[in-house]
This record gives sequence, C-alpha cells and structure tokens, in this order.
Amino acid sequence: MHPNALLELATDLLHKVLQFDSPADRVVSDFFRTHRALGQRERHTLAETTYTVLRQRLLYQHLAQSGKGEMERRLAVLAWQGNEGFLRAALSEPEQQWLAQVQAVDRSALPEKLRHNLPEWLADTLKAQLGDEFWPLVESLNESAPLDLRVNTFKAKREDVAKALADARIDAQPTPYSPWGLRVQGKPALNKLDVFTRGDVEVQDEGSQLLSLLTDPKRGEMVVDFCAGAGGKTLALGAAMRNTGRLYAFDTSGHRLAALKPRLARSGLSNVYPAQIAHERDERIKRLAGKIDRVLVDAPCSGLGTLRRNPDLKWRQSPESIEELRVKQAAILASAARLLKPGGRLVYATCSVLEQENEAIVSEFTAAQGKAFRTLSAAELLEKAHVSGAEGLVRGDFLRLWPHRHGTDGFFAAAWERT
Ligand SMILES: C[S@@+](CC[C@H](N)C(=O)[O-])C[C@H]1O[C@@H](n2cnc3c(N)ncnc32)[C@H](O)[C@@H]1O
Repeated sequence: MHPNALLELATDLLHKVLQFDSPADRVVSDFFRTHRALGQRERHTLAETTYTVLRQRLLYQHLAQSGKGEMERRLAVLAWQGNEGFLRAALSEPEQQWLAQVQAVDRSALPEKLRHNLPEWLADTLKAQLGDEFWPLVESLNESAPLDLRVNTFKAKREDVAKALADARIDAQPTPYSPWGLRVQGKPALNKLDVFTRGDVEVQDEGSQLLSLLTDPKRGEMVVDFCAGAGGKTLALGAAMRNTGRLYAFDTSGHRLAALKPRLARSGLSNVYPAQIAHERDERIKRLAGKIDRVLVDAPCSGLGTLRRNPDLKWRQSPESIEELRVKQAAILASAARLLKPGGRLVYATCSVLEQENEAIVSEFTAAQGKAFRTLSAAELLEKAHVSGAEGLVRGDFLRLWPHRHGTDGFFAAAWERT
C-alpha cells in the first residue's frame, strides 16, 4: 500500500475512534472488517497508532495545534507506530518540517496534564488515592499489557502446556502469583495451536485468575458466577470444581453469554449452566436464594483498571457514569448476597481502581448487612489457594492489584462468609 494511503486510513480510523460513541476495540475491529485487504503489519500500525493517541491524547492534541491540515492526520503522524521511513514517504515537505520541529519539544517541561494524559477528575482521584505512586501508575498505563494464559487445570498441567508452547517456539513463564498462569513473551498468534483448540489454555490476565482463586469453589458445590459475561472466570471456576457440582453463569446480556458457548465446548466442562437473567432480582435468583455455596459478583464497572488495554475508557467514563455504576453495583451485590447459604462465600470484584466502586460499595454493604456477613481476609484465602506472595496483593482485608505494582490489570476484590 502507498504510504499516504495508509496514513489516510489511520486518519479515518482516528476520526471514528475519537467520537467515543463505542469502545475503541470494537471500532478498530469493525474498521478492519470493512478493509479486508489490509495485511498483518498494516493492521498492527493502524491499531497501535490509534492506541498511542488514546493513551496520550492530551499531549498529542497539544502538539498538533501548531500544524496545518486535518487534526486527525496530524495526530496519526505524531503517534505513528509503523516504519519511520514509510511515514516520511507519506509526508509533504512542510509536514516533515513541522514534525521535526514538534519532535524537538522537551516533553518533560510540559504542564502536568500533558504528561499524565488523564482527565482532571480522574487524575485528582488517583493522586488522592495513590500519593507518590501516582506517577509510577501513569507510566505503567503507557505500557502494553502482557499476554497471560490460564491453564485449564481440569485438562492439563502448567508444565506440560509450557513445554508444548516451547516446542512451538513460544516462551511462556509461570506467572508470579497465580498457580494456573503462564506469561507469554511477545504477542504470538495462539488460536491455531493445539493447546488452545483442545481447551488446555484460555487467554486471561493474571489478575482475573486471582479473583477465581479467591472464590475457591470446591468439588460438588453449588456456585453462581453472577455477572459471567463471556465466561472468563466461569471457566476457571468450573475447572477448579473439577467439573463436578453445579455452576450457574448468569448475565443480563445474552450476547455475552453466547460468546461463552464455544469456550465452554473447548474447556470440556459440563457442570456449567449459562442463563440470561432480566435483572438482578430475576425470578431465577429468587428460587436459588439460600442454596448457594459460593457466589462471585464480577460487577459491571468503569474498567479503569484496564487502561493499558482500553485507554479509551479514561475518555469515555466520567464522574456521572461512575455514580450510575455505583447504584448498579450496590443493587447487584445486595441481590447476589441473598443466594448464599450459611457458611457460604461471597466475593465482590471489579476491574476498577477507584475507591468509589470498591471499598465504598463494600463498606455500605457490610454496614447494611450487620452480622449476616463476616468479612474474610483476602490474603488468608489466597494463601490457602496456593497463591504466592499473597500478602503483597492486599490492602487490609481486600485484594488490590495495580499494573505498576503487580504487572496485572487493576483489580479489587472483597470476600465475606455468610454467617
Ligand atoms: C465485568 S463484566 C463480567 C466479565 C466476566 N465475568 C469475565 O470474566 O469475562 C460485568 C458483566 O455484568 C453484566 N451485568 C450488567 N448488569 C447485570 C445485572 N444486573 N445482573 C447480572 N449481570 C449484569 C454485564 O453484561 C457484563 O457482562
């Protein structure tokens, strides 16, 4: 493809993504579907350039002010993640001069917001929560997330999967905390490998694996994954139950549950019962009240712990959207709690780093429940589940994962026992 044609496509894609009316990953994959002729390298350049703009949007918008022509083209030029010579071949003489001038700007001397690239409300909240760790977090958010796999322990052993991957020339090392995880170097294509097609592994961030380990369901138990979505955690829970007992995978989205079906088929699990519910007070939930041993609430949240993968979320969320989510989170947690039998375990989790969606929801729930639920120590539960270094993963009683500290996405989880 002619260099300028690729730059034009990057401009067009940025136009679409920066409207922020749907998630960036969906816009990018729709774009690729309508441009089928694009090769692997071209797709990589377009996607990475887009994500670089999303990560550092304030900086690039500031730098782009000085140029001429379409704003999105200038953003694409500044954030270009493809071959440099190729980019130069696409640029006019004045554009090349402008680029050289902008590249000479000392970025470390720019105002703070152009260095953290966060909306003000989010920067203020994170600074208040993190203090000195704010800047290490900001830096970690500009890195791309590693590729983690979860070994399906119902079917395979971690060492055997690592060996099969090594035979395919893929370097995969055990994850530092999860006993089920492998961290893969680079971003190799995995979906044609035998270990993947026969269900020995699933792609899953180590942080997500730790949430299932915290839930720790046992053989023969009755378990509910209340917000199962496409079933990432359902599959981990089902394998931990050794394909025994009954695991209900609930979600209000039929579309997401449909994505669980092929994964379930690969996994070899037959103890999973997916069911679409109308809302958290659905009749089905009422019928199971008091009968369940373990409930995982992987609540809908802002996703602000996943900014390495989804940098658009910082521009798509707002204090108002967080407030709306909080209402939903509290309602789902209260309803899910009714499912538990005495002695049963409840886990509330999010992939948000905000206290409003985490500790605040948990303390409101604990206060409302009185003595009906006893808070459990996440560190103790994780240790029992053979997680290494569990003490370093918690704040007080709660699991608190951060990209800059743990190399995982940002996650939170609290656990209780029904008394
Ligand atoms: C964080 S995602 C779940 C991700 C999933 N557990 C996984 O591991 O792949 C939250 C899910 O909650 C679902 N949801 C939203 N409102 C709900 C409700 N009232 N009851 C149950 N699920 C709900 C959403 O459809 C979404 O799939």
